[in-house]
Amino acid sequence: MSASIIDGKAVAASLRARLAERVKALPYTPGLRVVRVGDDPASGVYVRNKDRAAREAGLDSATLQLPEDTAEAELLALVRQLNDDPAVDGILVQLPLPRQIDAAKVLAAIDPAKDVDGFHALNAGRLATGQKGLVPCTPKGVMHLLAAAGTAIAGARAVVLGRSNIVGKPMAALLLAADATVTVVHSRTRDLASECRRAEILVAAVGRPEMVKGDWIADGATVVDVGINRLPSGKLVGDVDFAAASARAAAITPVPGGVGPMTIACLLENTVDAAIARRG
Ligand SMILES: Nc1nc(=O)c2c([nH]1)NC[C@@H]1CN(c3ccc(C(=O)N[C@@H](CCC(=O)O)C(=O)O)cc3)C=[N+]21
Repeated sequence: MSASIIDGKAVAASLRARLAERVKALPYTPGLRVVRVGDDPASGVYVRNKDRAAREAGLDSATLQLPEDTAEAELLALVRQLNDDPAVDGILVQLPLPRQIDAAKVLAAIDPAKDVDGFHALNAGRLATGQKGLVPCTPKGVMHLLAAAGTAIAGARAVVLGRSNIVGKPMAALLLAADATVTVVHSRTRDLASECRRAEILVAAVGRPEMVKGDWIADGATVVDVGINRLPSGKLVGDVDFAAASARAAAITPVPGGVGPMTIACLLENTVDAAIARRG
């Protein structure tokens, strides 16, 4: 079998176009503020792509850049100021943060109604308990991609590789809410390969270049690769050996051009949803 490629760039573009229409119909302009402390390279491309996409969708978007040596108290004060600003609907603090700052404390300080990353414990708890709330952008984007690929989720065996708070855990919660049979596997799992081979839907989110080999993939599986890893050569690769996996999977996302663009489109979607929830 040769897999069909799930075009995240195209799915993201159509989601952004739908969002632009929703924004046009609003009597106000939803506001997004991204706070970046220092210049972690993982955040660079993301911040640039996101600002452009947000403006194209008609949002008022800006990145607030703080120096690497910013004190925790200063960042907390900025978050409170954004919480209190009625023109701001969405707040995103870029991770990772420098080590003098306790990220958990910063995430807890963000108004849950403006938490467009969905990382606040209140939104995580809502997702875990099936209540409405803001959902983390990357797993939300993966659900859009599965829908676009026509992958049946209810009753399917889904395996999530990775257990981070930002991807693995919310991914598992969303798949479970969509009635998949969900297994979460991780670095301490015995025989990762055979666990993955059971998956009809495999979501890889470990951040290790090409860790998932071709023979970890079941014939006919849908493979979603969340990893965005830059090799020393400068080449971007996912967590999955794409060429080998493509020979077995029915459908697979590429890197780049897969999940990454969806993360950005879902950030915009969360911002519009947050604005409408706050302002009507
Ligand atoms: N609070 C917070 N929320 C985040 O969502 C967050 C973060 N911090 N810190 C950094 C990571 C990284 N991230 C990316 C999102 C999209 C692409 C993306 O669009 N990638 C494109 C292009 C990549 C390229 O050309 O370099 C692609 O995969 O096709 C990349 C990286 C979000 N992050």
